[in-house]
Amino acid sequence: MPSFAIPVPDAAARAAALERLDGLVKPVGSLGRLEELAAWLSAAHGVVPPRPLDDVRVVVFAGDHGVSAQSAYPREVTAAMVRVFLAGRSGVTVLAAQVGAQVRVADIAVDWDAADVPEEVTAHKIRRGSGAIDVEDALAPGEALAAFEAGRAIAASESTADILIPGDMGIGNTTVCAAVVASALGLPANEVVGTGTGVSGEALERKTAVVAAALSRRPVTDPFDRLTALGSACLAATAGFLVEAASRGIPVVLDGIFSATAALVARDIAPGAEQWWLAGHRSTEPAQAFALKALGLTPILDLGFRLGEGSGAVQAVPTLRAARAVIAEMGLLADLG
Ligand SMILES: O=C(O)c1ccc[n+]([C@@H]2O[C@H](COP(=O)([O-])O)[C@@H](O)[C@H]2O)c1
Ligand SMILES: Cc1cc2nc[nH]c2cc1C
Repeated sequence: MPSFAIPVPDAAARAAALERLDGLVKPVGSLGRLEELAAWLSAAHGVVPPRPLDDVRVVVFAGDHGVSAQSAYPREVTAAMVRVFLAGRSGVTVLAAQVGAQVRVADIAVDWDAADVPEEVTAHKIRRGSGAIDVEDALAPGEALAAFEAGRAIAASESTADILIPGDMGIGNTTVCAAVVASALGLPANEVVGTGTGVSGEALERKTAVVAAALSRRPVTDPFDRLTALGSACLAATAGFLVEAASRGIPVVLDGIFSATAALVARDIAPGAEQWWLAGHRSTEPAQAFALKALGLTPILDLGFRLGEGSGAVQAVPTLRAARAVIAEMGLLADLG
């Protein structure tokens, strides 16, 4: 397994930020979580106040999953949505435009003939779809590492960003995430499986049975083997993206179930990387809650989002900018006289 040197956020800058926050013209602690975020950003940037968060970039990792039948929507939506991202008409592109964030889509494993999309979209393609995890491995030997390296290369190419956001598009990916989180945390299928795009009743029971079958199919030995057995090329690429961002000290805002699951695996590959990640929002998926708890991350927003694509993380960006503005611009109690 590759090893990574993960830098440590600046404890002295954090302490200086906390001291400054206590001295601002407000009762101590009265801006609640915003104060904690201001201190987090100060530690990440190693300076008080932290730098402006002007350059925010979303990378949507798109791919198909062998368990797509467990979704409320057909598999073909994944490919169709790639065109919607490129046309700027997706949920995340519309929300990103509101906060001045850029959106890039990377076809890691979409099951289509992508002949007419720009080369930059497919430059990091690993395969078409991933295996059906209840009956076979998601990935062939070597593919988890190749996808992980693709995600690292993508983060490296976006490394001038002030904030990176991993987005996801993949019909069936909540089934894969449930299996990976259950495997990593030793949980039973029925505790981690959620409604995804909107399955209920017998369909939800079938989805739970698929996750249970995947978990009992074979043991896993390490995080890359977990990605191979139960994950997908997109999940491995997102994990690589998160590790590379952390190794460069670039703050990341995680989104919903997919990026939280990738983060759980990425933390196992590169312990300490989680210090560079914030949880943008709480999704409705139980596996996201389990993963964030295990990572020690508390969501910034709770708006009932379950779209994925990076949408919830993008929606948290104004809150982070507000945290920075408070510590940069508020007056000091000491100046009141
Ligand atoms: O991020 C979330 O919490 C989330 C919850 C439910 C669904 N999604 C999105 O919907 C797709 C996966 O849902 P499903 O039902 O097809 O497994 C995938 O494209 C995700 O981006 C995302
Ligand atoms: C239309 C649609 C858009 C999505 N975006 C992320 N997951 C999605 C699933 C569907 C079905």
